[in-house]
Amino acid sequence: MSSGTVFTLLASSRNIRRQIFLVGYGKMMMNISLNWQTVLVGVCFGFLSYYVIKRLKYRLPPGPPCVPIIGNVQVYTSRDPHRKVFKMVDKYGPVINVSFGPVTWIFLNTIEVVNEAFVQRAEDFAGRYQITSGIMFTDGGKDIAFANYSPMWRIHRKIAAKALRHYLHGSLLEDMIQENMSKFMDRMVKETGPFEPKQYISLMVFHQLYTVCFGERRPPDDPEVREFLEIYDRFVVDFGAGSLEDLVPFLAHVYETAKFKNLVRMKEKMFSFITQKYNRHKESFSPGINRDLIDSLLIAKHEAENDNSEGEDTEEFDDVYLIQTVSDIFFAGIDTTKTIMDWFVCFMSGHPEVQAKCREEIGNIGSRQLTMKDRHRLVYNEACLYETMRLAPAASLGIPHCTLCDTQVGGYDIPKGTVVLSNFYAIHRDPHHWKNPESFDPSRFLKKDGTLNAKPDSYLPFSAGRRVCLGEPVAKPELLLMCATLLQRLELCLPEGVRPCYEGIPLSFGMEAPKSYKIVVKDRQNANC
Ligand code: HEM
Repeated sequence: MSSGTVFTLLASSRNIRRQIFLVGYGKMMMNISLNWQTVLVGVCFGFLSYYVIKRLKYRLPPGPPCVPIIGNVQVYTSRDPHRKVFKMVDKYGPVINVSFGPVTWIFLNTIEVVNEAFVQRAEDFAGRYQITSGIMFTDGGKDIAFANYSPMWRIHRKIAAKALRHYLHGSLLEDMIQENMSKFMDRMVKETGPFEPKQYISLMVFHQLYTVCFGERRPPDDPEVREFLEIYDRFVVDFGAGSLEDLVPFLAHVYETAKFKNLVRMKEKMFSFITQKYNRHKESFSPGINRDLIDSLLIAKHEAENDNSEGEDTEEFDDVYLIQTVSDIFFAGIDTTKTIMDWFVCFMSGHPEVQAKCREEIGNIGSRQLTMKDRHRLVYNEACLYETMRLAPAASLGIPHCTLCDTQVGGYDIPKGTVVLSNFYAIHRDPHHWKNPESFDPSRFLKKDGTLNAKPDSYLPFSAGRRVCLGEPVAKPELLLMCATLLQRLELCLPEGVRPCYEGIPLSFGMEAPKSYKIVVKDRQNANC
């Protein structure tokens, strides 16, 4: 209530006692409103002092001008911050400071500064920025991707890496790829006109990871898989958009927004599903038999417990950690793999001459099922995959890191607790390292002797250092086999008269898929089409 309202009330009142009451009440209200104003001014002053002291104490990287507290709204509310920041590199250099509200975010835009931070000063930059919805989703940081750097995280990551190695050993993955892809390619060849390949790719990848994790092979329309996929898709969109609780963390303890409550409900549904599968595996587990990734995890955990030569404390490592790993693999694997496949099909249908070269290479192997052992004979196919990941990194900004101590990069100070992102979109287009960076040219990944140049200078689709993608050793051969298996059977063409388009649409923070496009396919297995 404002003081004006109180005076109006006073003037119209005939009752003196009531007047006295109102004066008292008005004063009290004025005091309250004054207190709120004081608090507000105090908070603003606090932030400003913090802002000024930080500027004076540290030599922070440059960045676009911003309003204190509010920050660079045009960057953090945009759906393509990787592009926006890339455009700033000429003006501000490779290390750019962008304010997300009152929080400082540092973008690293060249391979040189990313290597300095993530590899040379690996431990300083190995933390993760903690947000409320992330903490909720990971049962308080019991996963790998969002957990902060800690001894428990190290054990967790080591066991998961071992499990992936167990999984890659043998022919589990290649058999499953062939079986799974055939189901969906059989459907694609039945399309009589131009169609969007997105839906098929999405189902293909989801079923693939479903089988990787749970060992179950399900028909394409299986209702259980569909239900899980629907919840997953809704969760990814809502989680990616962020919630108020992430901006104002204490809110989650006082009052939960409807959006956050819904996120919690979806998380519980997904986790009760994964937990059920996990428990069934545990009941039927036998260390000598490896049916899928859950078995691989159980084997790796047993080994870690039996052979604890480094004296690590594995006692607190309970089932929740392993269930969280399964969830990590699902979440980290699906959208990245799906997006890369989508771009691969988009580039291949727009470049028939490149596609023909891939098919020629596959043809030299024959029409039998492709296996991991064929990798060295699929060099041109792999170069196409690498070029796809260069132009369209599945996670252009990776997952935000957080500094664990005061440190430096590119000659600037980076205070403890700063959010740091590597901009792979910028690194993969750096004109100092890439000629005609915007053109699709797989030959840039081939050496003079025709072998694959797997580690070019400015190329990091899986990041580097302590938090490098855990799935890289699986994702690369898996994607190669998936893409080559697709081209072995299908010729991917644009509908007649349609020109290629390689424009992206932002999905979530730093992620882009190709704009909606249609293709027609020719079945090479039954070459009568
Ligand atoms: C084309 C496919 C993929 C790409 C391009 C990709 C890329 C990335 C990137 C850029 C990061 C962030 C690294 C950082 O914070 O510096 C990451 C993290 C991660 N990825 Fe992948 N990824 C892919 C597939 C996969 C798959 C299939 C799995 C699971 C088997 C996986 C599991 C993870 C995990 C667990 C992390 C978190 C690592 C940590 O924080 O220690 N990724 N990935």
